[in-house]
Amino acid sequence: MAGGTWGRGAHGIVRPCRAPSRPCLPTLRRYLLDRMTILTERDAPTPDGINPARARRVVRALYTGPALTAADLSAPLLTLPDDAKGGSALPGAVPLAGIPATVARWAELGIAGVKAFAYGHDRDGRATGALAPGNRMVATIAAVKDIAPDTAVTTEVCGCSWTDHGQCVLRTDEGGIDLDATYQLMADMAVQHADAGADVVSPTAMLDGSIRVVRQALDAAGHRDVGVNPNLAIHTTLYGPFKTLMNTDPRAGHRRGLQLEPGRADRDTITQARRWITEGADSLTLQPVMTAVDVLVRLRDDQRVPIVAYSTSGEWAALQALGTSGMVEYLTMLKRAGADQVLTFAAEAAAQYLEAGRA
Ligand SMILES: NCc1[nH]cc(CCC(=O)O)c1CC(=O)O
Ligand SMILES: [Zn+2]
Repeated sequence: MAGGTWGRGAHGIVRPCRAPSRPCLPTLRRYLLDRMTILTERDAPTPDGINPARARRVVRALYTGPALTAADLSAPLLTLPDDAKGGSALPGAVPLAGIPATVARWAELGIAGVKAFAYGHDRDGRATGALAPGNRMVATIAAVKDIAPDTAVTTEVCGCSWTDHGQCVLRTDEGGIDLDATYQLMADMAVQHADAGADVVSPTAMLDGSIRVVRQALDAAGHRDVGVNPNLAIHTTLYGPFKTLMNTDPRAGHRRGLQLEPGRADRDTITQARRWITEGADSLTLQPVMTAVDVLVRLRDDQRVPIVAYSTSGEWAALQALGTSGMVEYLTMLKRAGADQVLTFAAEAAAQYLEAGRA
């Protein structure tokens, strides 16, 4: 440091810049920063390798972060046709008759909520079955509330289980999106679900403007206290097992125009989330999460509303190799990354594991 710029001498003494008796401002600033660093961080390993913040069990417990609990978990509930063959490909996929036993087990374990999906019937171009009185979704909501009134019920509001073409939206004769009809379908489904006892409705069609319409319809029907939780659905193959089981894969084409592009999801998810908050969303769901933890963290940074992280069917299939303990580590990571609630097909297995650990 020719000419004496800044820095500490061999014995930790401030070397002056120019005038030997008076250190210049940068010298002093650097010196003070150095001292502060020394006071707040260890800059070398301890000679014995012991970190007192971790060495004793009681101190580890003192400083631990929030642990995953069953109350952090929700389970997808997929109601299948009555004649569905046993041994379903996904946990929580049961015919109507299987709901009481399934949901009672989950409630007993402390699982906080279910997200209800129904295998569509009477599928046609207008999604007639979606609004049929007492349809499979209405029956599902009633069955859950009957056996477990304190289990939060979120319902999917989307056309794809109910249209014969498998698209989430209704179409015009020319094959475009019939916007008004789709808004009306989503609004009517939401009110129907709320009337049946749903606590939250979760539109999945990703149609701009639809969240405002759904919120207004719920308010007008006297359901001010029913939540609207739009999906932020990133295009992925990790919906595969769900789509196969529920027969919701579009017969032609894909959903790309209505889902978030993976390569842009870090930015577009934030834009979409902000729009939906403006339209009246009070919470959000992000799906999938295994391949979008970066998006989850960014969304958490940007938003203060509750965020549900939906670990989708393809994730569940892929993550089987982790075993339950590894799965619990994964779900814990999602909580740490910012999820207020984790929706997972592994909810029951994880809750059992957590309960066994407490005993
Ligand atoms: N809109 C329907 C819907 N709702 C949830 C999923 C995927 C859920 C899962 O994989 O667990 C899908 C599939 C899709 O739209 O492509
Ligand atoms: Zn859909």
